[in-house]
Amino acid sequence: MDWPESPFALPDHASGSETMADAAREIVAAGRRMDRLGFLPATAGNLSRRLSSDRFAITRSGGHKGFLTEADVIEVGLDGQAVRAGDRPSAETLLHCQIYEHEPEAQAILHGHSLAATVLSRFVRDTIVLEGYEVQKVFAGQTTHTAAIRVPVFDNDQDIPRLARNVAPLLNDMPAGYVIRGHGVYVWGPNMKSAMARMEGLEFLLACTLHERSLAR
Ligand SMILES: CSC[C@@H](O)[C@@H](O)C(=O)COP(=O)(O)O
Ligand SMILES: [Zn+2]
Repeated sequence: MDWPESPFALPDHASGSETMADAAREIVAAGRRMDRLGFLPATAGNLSRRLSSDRFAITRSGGHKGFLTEADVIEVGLDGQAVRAGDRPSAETLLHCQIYEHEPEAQAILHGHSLAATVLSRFVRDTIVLEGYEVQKVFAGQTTHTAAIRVPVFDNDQDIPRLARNVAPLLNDMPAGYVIRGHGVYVWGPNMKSAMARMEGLEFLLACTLHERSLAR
C-alpha cells in the first residue's frame, strides 16, 4: 500500500481493534511518507500502531524506515516484549509503551529525526514555544494562531527507561507531542492519519521557528 495522494484520504480506523496486517500496511505507508518529507535519515525513527488494549505493532530495530515491508513490523505487548521469540523491536519501544499506557486514545505513534527538531532543540532549555502560526490549529483543541503551544524538550539519553521517567510527569500536557534534544520528535493520534497530521504540523512549525531564529541573528 502506498500513502494516498492525501493522508486525509486514509480510512479512519479509530478503534483499538486493528488487525496486524492493516497495522503493518499503515506503518509501511507512513514510513514512506515520513521518509519523503525528510524525517527518517539513515536508520532513524520508529512507528507503531495499537492493535488492542495490550498489544501494538511496531517497527523492528534498525533498517531504513522509508523502505519498510510488512515483515519489518512486529507485534509487542505493552511491556515492550516481542510476542514472537527472536523478534527485536525498536530500541525505543518503551517510549511507545508509555504513550499507549498513558493515553488510551492513542492509536498510532510516530517518531522522526528531522533537521529542524534536531537542531532547534539544541538551542533551547526545556521548552519550544510555537506561537503566531495558523498551522497550530492542526493540534486538537487549538482554535487560533495567537495561542502559545508549549512543546517540552527532554535531554537525550541512551538509557530509555530513564528517558521515559523524565517524560512521565509532563505527559498530561502535550498538545503537540514532545522533542528529545538533538534527536527528534514523538507524536501520536487517535488514528494513523491524525498522528501524521500532527507530525507534519509540528515539523512545519519547528522548521518555521528555526528559520525565524536564523533570520533574527
Ligand atoms: C540512526 S540511530 C537512531 C536510533 O538510535 C534511534 O534513535 C531511532 O530512532 C531508531 O532506532 P530503532 O531501534 O531502529 O527504532
Ligand atoms: Zn530516534
